[in-house]
Amino acid sequence: MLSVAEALSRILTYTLPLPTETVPLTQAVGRVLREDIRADRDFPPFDRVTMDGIAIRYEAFAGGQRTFPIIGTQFAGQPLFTLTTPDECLEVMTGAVLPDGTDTVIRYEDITVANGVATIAIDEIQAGQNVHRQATDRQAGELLLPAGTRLRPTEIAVLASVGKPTVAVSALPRIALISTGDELVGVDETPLLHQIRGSNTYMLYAALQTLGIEASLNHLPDDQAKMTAGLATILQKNDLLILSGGVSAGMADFVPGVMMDLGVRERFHKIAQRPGKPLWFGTTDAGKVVFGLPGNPVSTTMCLYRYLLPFLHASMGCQSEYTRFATLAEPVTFKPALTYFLPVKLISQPDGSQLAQPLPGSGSGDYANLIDADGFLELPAEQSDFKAGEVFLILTFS
Ligand SMILES: Nc1nc2c(c(=O)[nH]1)N[C@H]1C(S)=C(S)[C@@H](COP(=O)(O)OP(=O)(O)OC[C@H]3O[C@@H](n4cnc5c(N)ncnc54)[C@H](O)[C@@H]3O)O[C@H]1N2
Ligand code: MOO
Ligand SMILES: [Mg+2]
Repeated sequence: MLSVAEALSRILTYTLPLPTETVPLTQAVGRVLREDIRADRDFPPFDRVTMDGIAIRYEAFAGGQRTFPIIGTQFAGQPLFTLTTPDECLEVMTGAVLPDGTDTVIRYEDITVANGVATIAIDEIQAGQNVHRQATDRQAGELLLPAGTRLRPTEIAVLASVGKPTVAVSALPRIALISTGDELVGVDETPLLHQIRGSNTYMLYAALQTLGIEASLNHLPDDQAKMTAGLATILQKNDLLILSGGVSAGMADFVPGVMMDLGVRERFHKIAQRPGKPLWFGTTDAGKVVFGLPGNPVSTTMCLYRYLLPFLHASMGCQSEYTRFATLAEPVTFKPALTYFLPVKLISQPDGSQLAQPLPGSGSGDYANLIDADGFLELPAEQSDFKAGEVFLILTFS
């Protein structure tokens, strides 16, 4: 059976070729940049005052002068003033340009002002203090955000400051989420004894929203003909289909067969992992992609974080962020030759490490267990006894 790494690398050979589109900055969070962003000016663009107080020439202070007549005020947003006589000073406000002829700012807390004269009340000041010098952070023309950057609120601030009311990002794939199963009823319905409310597609929908994607929500019954007809239409209108359920060994697990009938070629079925073993993956000759996620909710969640999100990140042109580690808090034994994705709670330690407290729960149907969990610890297939203190990759829920 395919290993986790082999399965992912096979999936990543079928990434969606997404075009570039331009979106308003206010809608760009979560999206992936498709242009390089350079500094249009120095950061900061001028010597910026960082404290409210007075600006002087340090030379005068070094020469023993302590009282300075105030000849004016440099507010933030005012054009540059010039101090022509070094034995005088200007009041300056945080965010203002440092007046020409001055080089050092002293806080109001460290001076007294009487009759238009400032007296320095402290003995020590540093030349250049309380000034954020032009170009100390970044220089004009410097690359700030390379194409491929996923935009977080912090990057949105940078884009605003360099004058990008719109920004080129990866277009989003058209995605259909499809639950399957006759036991499922809607969120707004009251289930009978033998029924449950479907939850997987809502979980997936929420995960896609964090990438800016609005997927469609669909449901198909456990009926081969109806499933074939329904999926044929959905396949026409979408780039990516994400199904939940119907991929295992049951008499109503029609997904692999229906996909074959619709011309979707199986690229693999089943991975040596728990949960999520029956994951089905296929593509069409036209480049459409289908994930048949196992229906058990913990399996669906695990496959989302380990395969689906990396696939979407790669399609949009950015790196996945799966490089975090955590330390197993207690010994765990898992004999099968499968990668075990163990639900864990993360506990931050005073030394900065993260302890992963196992929360095995009652199997892949126990989605309530994930309420207490922060992610899955990935325990390798070739090992059976995992000791407390060993470090493993962690897939965190976000
Ligand atoms: N004989 C075997 N039986 C099973 C095997 C196997 O290898 N041999 N694999 C087991 C594993 S592992 C898993 S995982 C499940 C996968 O099942 P399916 O993908 O076929 O999914 P279903 O049978 O449709 O449903 C399984 C389970 O999940 C619930 N479900 C389905 N969809 C949703 C949804 N949208 N929201 C919430 N819950 C959902 C469904 O009610 C079932 O309880 O198969 C094992 N069996
Ligand atoms: O391996 Mo299945 O995904 O546990 O229930
Ligand atoms: Mg089944």
